[in-house]
Amino acid sequence: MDRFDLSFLHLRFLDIVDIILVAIIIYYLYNLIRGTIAVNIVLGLIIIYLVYIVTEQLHMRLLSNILGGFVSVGFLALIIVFQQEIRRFLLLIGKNAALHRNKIWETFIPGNKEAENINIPAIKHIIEACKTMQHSRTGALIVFAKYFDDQYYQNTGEAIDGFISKRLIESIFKKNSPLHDGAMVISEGKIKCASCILPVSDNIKLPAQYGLRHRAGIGITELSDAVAVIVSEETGQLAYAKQGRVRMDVTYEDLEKLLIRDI
Ligand SMILES: Nc1ncnc2c1ncn2[C@@H]1O[C@H](COP(=O)(O)OP(=O)(O)OP(=O)(O)O)[C@@H](O)[C@H]1O
Repeated sequence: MDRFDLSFLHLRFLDIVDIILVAIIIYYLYNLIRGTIAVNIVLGLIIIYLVYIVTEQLHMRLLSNILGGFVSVGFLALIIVFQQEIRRFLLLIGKNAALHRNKIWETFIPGNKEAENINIPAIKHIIEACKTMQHSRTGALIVFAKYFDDQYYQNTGEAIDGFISKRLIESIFKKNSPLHDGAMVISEGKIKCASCILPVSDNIKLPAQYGLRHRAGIGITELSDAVAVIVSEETGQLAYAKQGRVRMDVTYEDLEKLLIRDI
């Protein structure tokens, strides 16, 4: 039984909490980088670190000094290399901590139901516009952002700040409209801007047939808590992207439910 004596570990209750918290953080970080090129970077860093430890133990001074140089700036290098992932991680924490995301609290906030209802006529306009664009095979990329972030949107597009209407959406994406290229961003109940260039997803697991429109729609949902609706010019299919994942062939009924839930 001596073999199972773990008393030398001196584990306190707080140590167990500590380990669980670190495991949760690692799990969330892994979920954020899963399927992206960042996984290869992490593997590269782990390999460098392991080789460094081995060369240290074997007193291979030249190699261990070179690798030691990398390891000593490791933390700073990690922040620079993973700035997008760190940003996503912080957004995830902030998003989950935000009071308005907590469904239990929402039921106690007066006026919250009315806020939901304000969105419904806008959602109807969006769905009607998607129907027309789907039938006419007009490509479209509509992003719904909870927090309007200039860094991603306004800097690259045209500010509009207009009320959501079926005809406005259709005319923006009409093939010969000057604003049809790029994404339209809806936030705070308004069409904030159009023709925005979004960050394109570098997820290596995405099917090869996904072109730039789909990759841009997925990309913005990887980096922020926005959701995106994509109308394919090629197939007329509707797609819905959220948190870096995409759902293809979405029906109008599903789209309505998803938008009511997410925006
Ligand atoms: N970074 C970007 N941000 C926003 N929109 C983009 C971006 N890159 C490309 N687009 C839009 O995607 C269009 C090109 O779509 P592409 O054919 O490559 O995509 P797709 O995913 O195959 O979609 P489709 O099924 O509509 O062809 C461009 O005309 C432009 O409007």
